[in-house]
Amino acid sequence: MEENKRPLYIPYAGPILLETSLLNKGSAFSEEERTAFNLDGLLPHAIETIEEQAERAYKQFSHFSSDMDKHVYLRNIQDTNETLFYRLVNDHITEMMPIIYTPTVGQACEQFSDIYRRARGLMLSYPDRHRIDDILNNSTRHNVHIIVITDGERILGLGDQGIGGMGIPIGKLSLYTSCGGISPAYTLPIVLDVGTDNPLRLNDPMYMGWRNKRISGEEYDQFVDEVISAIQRRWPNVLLQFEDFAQKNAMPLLERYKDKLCCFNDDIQGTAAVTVGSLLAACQSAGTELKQQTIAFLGAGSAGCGIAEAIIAQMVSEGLSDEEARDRVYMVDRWGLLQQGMQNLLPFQQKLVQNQQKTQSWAGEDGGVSLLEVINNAKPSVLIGVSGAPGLFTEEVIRSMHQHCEKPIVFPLSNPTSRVEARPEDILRWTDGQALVATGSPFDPVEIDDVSYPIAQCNNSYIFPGIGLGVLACQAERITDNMLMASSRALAQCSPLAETGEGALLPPLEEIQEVSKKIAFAVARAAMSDGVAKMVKNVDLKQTIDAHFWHPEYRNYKRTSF
Ligand SMILES: O=C([O-])CC(=O)C(=O)O
Ligand SMILES: [Mg+2]
Repeated sequence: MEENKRPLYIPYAGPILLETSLLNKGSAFSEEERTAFNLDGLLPHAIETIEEQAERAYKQFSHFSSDMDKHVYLRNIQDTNETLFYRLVNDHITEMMPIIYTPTVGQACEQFSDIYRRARGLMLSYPDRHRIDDILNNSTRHNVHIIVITDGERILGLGDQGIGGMGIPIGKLSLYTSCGGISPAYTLPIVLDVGTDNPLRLNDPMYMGWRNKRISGEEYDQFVDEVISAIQRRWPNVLLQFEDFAQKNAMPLLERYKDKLCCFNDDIQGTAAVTVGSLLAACQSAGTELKQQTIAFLGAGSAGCGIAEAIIAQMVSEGLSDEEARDRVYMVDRWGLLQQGMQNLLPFQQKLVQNQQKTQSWAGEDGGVSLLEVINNAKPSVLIGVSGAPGLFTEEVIRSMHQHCEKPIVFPLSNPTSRVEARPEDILRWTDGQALVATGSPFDPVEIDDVSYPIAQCNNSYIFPGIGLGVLACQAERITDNMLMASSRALAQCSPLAETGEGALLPPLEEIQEVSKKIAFAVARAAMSDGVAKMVKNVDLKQTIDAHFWHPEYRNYKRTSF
């Protein structure tokens, strides 16, 4: 806060200052500033406060009826006046998060070229591969601490969106700022434009990306390598978040870079951390432990397997052996239950197969074991959906689960809303209100017989802003498994249901900044005990986190001498 009160010395004036989104204050420039920065006559007479500006902006926002129009409107404010944008979003976080983030951001990626207005972030296209250093040098942000990078190949559950994938890094970084207090000046979204295999994009005359099939194999690996080396040269201490890469690349990229730089994959590790945190809260509220649960997954991709491994690690920390923990986790994908001897499993899937001796009598006529057969035989107490395929938690699946388990925990996590495995109201109806439901996209509370059931949004947005804040506060050089586990436990401690026995499984979004600070604290402590933090031990960590937390308030400007 103190930081915010000091004047800022800036070298721009006139229209350029009004066009610089990080510095623009619009009608809030004071009389002295208008004179000092040659703004007289460029702005309406009235000098407004940020509250007055936010009131007008909210009225304009409210006049739009479609979520896409609202998204375009907010993005425009973000591109012209970032301070006002974050003030507005922070004041209306529950209403606006679904507009700047999931689910609307999915549509914004699909329609990226139709709604395009202004440049934001960096677009690194394959034909420019020999000029990556120059391009990074063109960034309008110089002091970058957090980058979210995607190649647009697996955008939420919507598949390949090519350059349109840029909507995701922009949206994620908006949450780093509004939920995690990271100054927008420190953030940079990057899209790797390596072509697209989506015919809808390739054949769209409006498409703004490199109109080419995706590159792959060695060409792709080499390109990513060149980009990451250039990022390391330009910003050696940056936190790099991999986002929405296709399965074939997500895990290999993480494996390749996790010990070389400060990075994580949000879809694998962020989703895992929020899911484990939510499960810990659910167990705590029921007076049990995670190690007592039996868990079935629909979706055995890198996200599902990432969550499964984090659950296993937690069960082991609660006292199970690795083998006992793995025995309790059932991974089902489109070919059925992952079992020993199955062909074509990826390395991370092989570690999660079930023993065939146990499961051979469960098999259906085709020899495979379906989700329903897993439900009826393994009798799971937890069901997690990360399949990207809507509707697969059928009435029969949920009712069968409920037959074996009085209070099932059901998390249909696929995003956006159109991809959800089952709608919360259906799950609650099929289980007579007994299920504990959390989803990846936001859902309104479900009303059944005058009882209101809040639906927690088990989305990585509860985790990554706090991780970023913690990493910056303690100057972490790596992201370790202990840091991720610490984030899950810190989140569970913020659960109203776990702490009080009633209310929602996860805290309301209005409290997300406080939640992020608690997560940041736990993450930084874990980084320090793992020896990956540069911060010296006797510095007050809470104070450092508070000092790093950026608030959307205008600062006083003074002119530098040129
Ligand atoms: O962005 C979200 O809402 C969650 C996420 O990372 C994904 O689905 O890829
Ligand atoms: Mg993602």
